[in-house]
Amino acid sequence: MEDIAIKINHVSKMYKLYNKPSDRFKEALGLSKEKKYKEHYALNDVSFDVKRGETVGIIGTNGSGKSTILKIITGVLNPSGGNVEVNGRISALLELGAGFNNEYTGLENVYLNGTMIGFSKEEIDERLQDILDFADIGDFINQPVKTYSSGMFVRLAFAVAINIDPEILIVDEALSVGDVFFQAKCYHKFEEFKKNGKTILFVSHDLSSINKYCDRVVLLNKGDKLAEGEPKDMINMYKKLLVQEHDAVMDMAKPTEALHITELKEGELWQKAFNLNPNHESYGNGEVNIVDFAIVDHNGRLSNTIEKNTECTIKMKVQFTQDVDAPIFAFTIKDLKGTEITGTNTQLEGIEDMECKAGEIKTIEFKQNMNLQGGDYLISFGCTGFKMGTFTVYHRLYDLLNLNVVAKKNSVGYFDMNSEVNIVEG
Ligand SMILES: Nc1ncnc2c1ncn2[C@@H]1O[C@H](COP(=O)(O)OP(=O)(O)OP(=O)(O)O)[C@@H](O)[C@H]1O
Repeated sequence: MEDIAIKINHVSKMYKLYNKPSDRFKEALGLSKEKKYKEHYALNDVSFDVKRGETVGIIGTNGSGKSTILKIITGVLNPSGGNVEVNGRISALLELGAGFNNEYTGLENVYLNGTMIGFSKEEIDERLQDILDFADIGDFINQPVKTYSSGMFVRLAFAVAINIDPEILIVDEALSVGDVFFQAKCYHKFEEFKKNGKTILFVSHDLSSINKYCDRVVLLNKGDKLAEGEPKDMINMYKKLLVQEHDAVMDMAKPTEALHITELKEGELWQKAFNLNPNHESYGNGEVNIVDFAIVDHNGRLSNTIEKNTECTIKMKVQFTQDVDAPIFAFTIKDLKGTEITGTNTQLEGIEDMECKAGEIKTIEFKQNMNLQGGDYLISFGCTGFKMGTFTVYHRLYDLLNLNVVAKKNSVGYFDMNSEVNIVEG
C-alpha cells in the first residue's frame, strides 16, 4: 500500500429509485412489505489503484459515475459495497462551492475551509497571501460569497485547495468554469504538483487536458469500469462510446483488422505509396467507406514527407453504399503523443448540403500551406454527419498516415507564424 495513494476495492453505489415520494415514506415507516423501488447502480464493482505521484484521469459519458466515485473517495458519500483506502492528505474540488458558506465572506470561507481540513489559524495565516494571490479576486475577498460569479467562486476554491499543501488533489470539472488564463494558471500548478511527486485524480470532459496531464486514464460507462490504460487509447475508446458504438469499443481489445479496401478501377491505390500505421483505428456504420487517401506534395507527388512552408494536399476518396445527406469530411493532424494539433472539415470550411447517392464515389481535397514545425505527425480521416438529427460516424480512420515535416528552421511550439524580424537602431 506504500506506493499506492488511493485504492478502490470493488466499490458499488446503489440508489433506490421510487416511483412516488410516498413509496419512500411508506418504506421508511415499514408500512409496505413489498419492494417499492428499482435499484439503480451508479457504480458497479469498480476497482482501480492510483499510485503515489501519478496523475490519473476519469472519463466517461454523462451519468457514468465519475462524480460518484470522487465523492466516495473523499467521504462525501458512502459506498453500498466495497471500500476505499486513502493514503495521504486529500484536498478536493468537487461541486462548485462545496464546503463554502454562502453568507460568509471569501476571507471567512478561507479560514472555514482551512480549519475543516485541520489547519490552525496560524497555519492558514501563513498561507493566506498565496491563496489571495492565486485567487486574484481583489476586494471581492471581503464580500459574502453569495455575491460571487461562478468564475470567482472557482478561483477562490481552487486557490484554497492547492495552497493547503495536499498530498492528493482531486478535481471534478471545476476548472472548466474559470476563464482561459485562470485555467492556464491552474494547469501550470498541476505540473508543479506533478513535479513535486503529488498525486492528482481528475475528472474532465476536456480530452486534450486528459491527454496532456494524465499518466493513466480510467474509462467508466454506466457505472462499470470499461477499461483503464494509456490516455490516447482510452480517449479513442471514449470517442467511440460517444457515438454509441459500444460493440465496437468492446471489440477494441482484438487486434486491428486490415483496412477493407474496395478496388475502384484498374491501377494502384494512392495509399500503396504510404506506410500505414498497423495500429490505426477503423470504425463507422458502413454507409460511407473511405476507400483511399493520400498526401500530395507541392510537386504533385504522393509522399508523406512534406517540406515546411510548401503547399500540400491531403485527400481522401469515399464511396457511398447508401444515400447520405450532408456528409462532413474531415482530417486531423495529431502529434505522436496524441494531442490534436490542427485539422478541419468541409462543414467548417463552409461546404454544406451535399447530397450523395448510393454507389457514388467522391474525392475530397484539402489544400494548404504546411506551417507545422519539422517532425512526425499522424493524420486521421473521417466522414461523419447528422442522420435524422443524430451525430453519426460513417467512417473514421484514426491515426492512419505518418506525416513527416522536414524543416530547415524550427521555431517554438507546434506552429510557425513565419515572423519577419526587424532590428532597428535607436
Ligand atoms: N442522489 C441520487 N439518487 C439517485 N441517482 C443518483 C443520485 N446521484 C447520482 N445518481 C445517478 O448515478 C449515476 C452516476 O452519476 P454521476 O453524477 O456520478 O455521473 P457523472 O459521470 O459524474 O456524470 P456527469 O458527466 O453528467 O457529471 C447517474 O445515473 C445519476 O443519475
